[in-house]
Amino acid sequence: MKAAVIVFPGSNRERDIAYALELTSGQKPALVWHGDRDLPAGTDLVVLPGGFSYGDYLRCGAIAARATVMDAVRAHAARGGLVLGVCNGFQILCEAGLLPGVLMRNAQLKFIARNVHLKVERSDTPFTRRYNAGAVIEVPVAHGEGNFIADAETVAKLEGEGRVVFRYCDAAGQVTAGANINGATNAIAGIVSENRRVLGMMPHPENHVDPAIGPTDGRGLFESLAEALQTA
Ligand SMILES: NC(=O)CC[C@H](N)C(=O)O
Repeated sequence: MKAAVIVFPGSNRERDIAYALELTSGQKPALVWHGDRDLPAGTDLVVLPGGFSYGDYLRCGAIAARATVMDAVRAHAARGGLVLGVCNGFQILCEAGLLPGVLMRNAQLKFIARNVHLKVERSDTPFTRRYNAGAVIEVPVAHGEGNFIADAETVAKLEGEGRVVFRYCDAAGQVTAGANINGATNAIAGIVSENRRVLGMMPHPENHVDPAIGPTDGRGLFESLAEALQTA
């Protein structure tokens, strides 16, 4: 695996993601600055980490989506390269048009930082092949703008094409209104692009990977990627 983690001014999860990638693939990712024009040669996975890029001004991810490096990220995606966006990274992918929809302020207008349960809806993606479809995992969220919204036609297309990969649920895997922590449409927590090579998700799997620190439910995502890129 040759991963590149993009760092914007205000990113704060790049080291967590780099740690998770190295722990599961044995290979250290490159950290790439937002002003760079090119990705390191041979990059097969681009990761947009969480944080507060450009201070969350305008709307989370809106300025980062226009950063210099994003032309190279778009070109990588257009070639069918893998792209993972977590939290602020998901927001950036939507603002950049690499994923549909937008992340609006949480329904209760409050920042939410806590563990949540997610239902893994699809295991037929390079990001989730190590999970069983229907599995319930526990990972943290930490966001103020995680409320996924898209027009009805786009939501129907996402659902119809099986592109909703993660949904907020309760501990038993039930998708209830109470479990939908931020009011997202259809409790959507993560989606993939049409070719299933670009994944955006609000929760942070990178923070639940190391048994020395705590739970490891997020590990499957990084192991899936390592396997998809044939290094695990
Ligand atoms: N942890 C994050 O990436 C937070 C994303 C963004 N700053 C928000 O509050 O929604």
